[in-house]
Amino acid sequence: MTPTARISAAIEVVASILADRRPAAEVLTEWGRGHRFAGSGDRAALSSLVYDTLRRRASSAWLMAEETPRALVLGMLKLGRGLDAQAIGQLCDGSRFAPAPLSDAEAARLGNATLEDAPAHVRGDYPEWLDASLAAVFGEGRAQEGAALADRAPLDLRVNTLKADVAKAMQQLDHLAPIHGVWSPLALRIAPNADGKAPPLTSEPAYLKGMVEIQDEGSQLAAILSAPARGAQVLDLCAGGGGKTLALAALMDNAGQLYAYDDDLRRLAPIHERIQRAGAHNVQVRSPKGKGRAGVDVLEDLTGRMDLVLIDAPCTGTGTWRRNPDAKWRMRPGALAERMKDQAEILEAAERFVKPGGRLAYITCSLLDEENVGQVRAFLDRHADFHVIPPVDVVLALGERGIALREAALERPEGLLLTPLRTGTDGFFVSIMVRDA
Ligand SMILES: C[S@@+](CC[C@H](N)C(=O)[O-])C[C@H]1O[C@@H](n2cnc3c(N)ncnc32)[C@H](O)[C@@H]1O
Repeated sequence: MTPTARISAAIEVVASILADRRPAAEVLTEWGRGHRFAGSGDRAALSSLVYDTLRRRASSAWLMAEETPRALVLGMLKLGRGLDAQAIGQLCDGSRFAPAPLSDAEAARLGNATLEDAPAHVRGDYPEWLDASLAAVFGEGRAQEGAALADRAPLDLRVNTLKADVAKAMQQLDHLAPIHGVWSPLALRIAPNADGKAPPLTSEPAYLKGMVEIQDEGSQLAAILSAPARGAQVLDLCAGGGGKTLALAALMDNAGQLYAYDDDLRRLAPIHERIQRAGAHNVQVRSPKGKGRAGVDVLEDLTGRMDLVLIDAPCTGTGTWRRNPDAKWRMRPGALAERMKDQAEILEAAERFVKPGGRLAYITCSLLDEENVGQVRAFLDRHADFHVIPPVDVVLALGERGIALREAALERPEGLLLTPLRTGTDGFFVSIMVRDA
């Protein structure tokens, strides 16, 4: 496919995503099936055009003064790809398979329009209904935070110290030119290619041997800041596919006991194979029986015994919009309300496991106070025997780098918020509470 044909295809795919409110991945797969002649390079280029358009949907619409699929793609070519009106005009030459030539109005917008007077939700490319919530957290900085969330994300790896050290993992992956993470001593970072695509890491021998895991540096930091001690009793209550579980097991150096639970059996399923690959021997998976919370209490014997309970709470995922650019436009206020209810319930369910003097780590990949400091405050109001460990002490788990992390992150009395703009990671909130001894 020519570059111009790819742009026509991107306009067609964006139209289908917006008209039918369908996930981008689904529409792109369907397009691939219907266009067998398109090679993998074409499909990668198309998917990056489409995702980049979704990243900058609001700002592109503002720039072009209309929200048609064509306007969104053209606006993105300027805002996301840095092409000028002339270069975009050359791509829209009206030839076979190319988009129609630019109208005078389009050429004028591409030449002269700016985002200077645009409201924050447009400059930050996020849904307008979230503006008040983001203003409460970031104030005037919300547009800049949103813009950083609209950028592409790198591929982050965590070196699994149960199988390798950083130097060895680096050496095994040197053909992918990994660089060290900024904060986590175990993080390696691989830049995406020009199409924003990461290399097929899961086929790499280093991955197959369990030497590295795919995990955003922010998620790695959340595990480190939870500071699971070697030999401790730890419950990972929302373990999902086991991203945090595996990081905790390695931090505990395979000593002590780590219990992994999730009330969704399907989400938990991949954890078994991942534990094997990682060589983690201190993990006991507790699968829900019956219907999750309402079924058999498979955690009963852990009551009052845990040194650390980690809640990686279900949340809106606003901190992961870089990886999920269409999710931000599909998110609805009802989803936020639902997640807040889940979070309060999980916090209530978790406290019974924390032994006197034990800790409760509350983590989300959300940026919103409603899901973060709001939940922590409400929990502390309900449970006078818990208090927050101040972030200044929490970051000690990271050694010297902790001081810089605290400066970079958004610090609240209840916890630390990492964001793409501040820490170059996905957005993560980490709060550590302790139960009176
Ligand atoms: C953010 S995800 C966890 C991701 C995982 N910890 C990781 O690092 O890969 C949140 C998880 O919470 C689970 N969950 C939701 N409600 C729950 C509940 N009441 N009890 C336990 N797990 C729950 C969901 O099934 C989901 O897997």
